[in-house]
Amino acid sequence: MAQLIDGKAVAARVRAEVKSEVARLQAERGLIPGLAVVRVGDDPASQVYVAGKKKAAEEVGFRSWEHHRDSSISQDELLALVHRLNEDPAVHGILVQLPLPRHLDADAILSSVRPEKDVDGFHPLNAGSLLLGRPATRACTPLGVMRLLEEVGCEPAGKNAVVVGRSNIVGKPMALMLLQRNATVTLCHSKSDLPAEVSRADILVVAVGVRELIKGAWVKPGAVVIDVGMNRKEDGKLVGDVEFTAAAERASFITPVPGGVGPMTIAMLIRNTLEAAMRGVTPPSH
Ligand SMILES: NC(=O)C1=CN([C@@H]2O[C@H](COP(=O)(O)OP(=O)(O)OC[C@H]3O[C@@H](n4cnc5c(N)ncnc54)[C@H](OP(=O)(O)O)[C@@H]3O)[C@@H](O)[C@H]2O)C=CC1
Ligand SMILES: Nc1nc(=O)c2c([nH]1)NC[C@@H]1CN(c3ccc(C(=O)N[C@@H](CCC(=O)O)C(=O)O)cc3)C=[N+]21
Repeated sequence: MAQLIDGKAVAARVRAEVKSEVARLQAERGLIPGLAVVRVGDDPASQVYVAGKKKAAEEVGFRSWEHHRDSSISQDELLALVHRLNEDPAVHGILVQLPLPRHLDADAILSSVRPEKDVDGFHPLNAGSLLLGRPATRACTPLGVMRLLEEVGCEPAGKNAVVVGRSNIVGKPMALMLLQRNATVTLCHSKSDLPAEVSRADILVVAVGVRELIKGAWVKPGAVVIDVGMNRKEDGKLVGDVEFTAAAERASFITPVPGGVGPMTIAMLIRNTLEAAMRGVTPPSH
């Protein structure tokens, strides 16, 4: 029977570390980290996540702002908002909540955030730096997963790590971070033979968004299973992408949903914002 990985508890510890750093920064340098979150439209899930981010930011002593805009906002208006936040010295981190309405060009918006303020790690410069193995802001969800692996003493070097899902925000950066730590990485997607690939995984990270896609019977005995998926059932409860009960019978460690990766994503966002504030911001080039 697997041991549960308590992401909620680890996340609380990360936030507590940040909170004491914030107190020190304020006392020594008079500096208060600031996080600006941009939310467009009325997606109920986004509303919940953004509220969670704001609450965490305030709890650790950051300044935080939520800029909520109607879904009818134009590309130019949204770019102008990001530009204003780019220029605002009180703002050290900017997060544009995804998904954006279809009429907006999300790539162009994410690319318009100053890389130094891109606490999501989604700017091409930060994403590219991960690919090249250079220091840069890393995407929060995979960063949180790496921290959870560390917490349970799971050393990726030499292990078979299988990542299911190849999105730019989770799957791809996850595969790169595991590769950087010398795992042998397989990145799966909708054309992969999942039962065959999953059954070889010593470390399995699943980020698809299909309820209980990964069957417990596919899990290699002793594997560490990280479930990033978040799917809402008809009764309103959240479930992951992994058949939890059956997988827990074979895994050595497994994350629950909720209470696993989700809280870590927010904790890493908070840490990325602290780091952005500590680095400071170079003045605009014009
Ligand atoms: N806990 C957290 O902090 C976070 C949770 N999430 C959750 O993680 C999940 C994934 O999110 P995100 O990465 O944005 O997802 P995307 O929708 O962007 O990508 C989904 C990926 O899953 C693959 N996929 C879809 N169906 C299958 C299938 N049947 N078999 C194998 N692969 C499949 C797709 O493959 P292909 O490329 O071939 O189409 C794609 O690569 C969602 O449930 C989301 O809510 C996301 C971010 C943070
Ligand atoms: N620019 C941007 N950055 C993101 O980081 C980003 C985003 N857009 N869009 C959506 C996804 C999703 N995401 C989550 C954050 C917290 C939880 C979380 O805290 N989950 C709780 C449960 C919350 C609940 O009960 O609904 C848990 O798993 O325990 C989940 C998912 C960040 N995302």
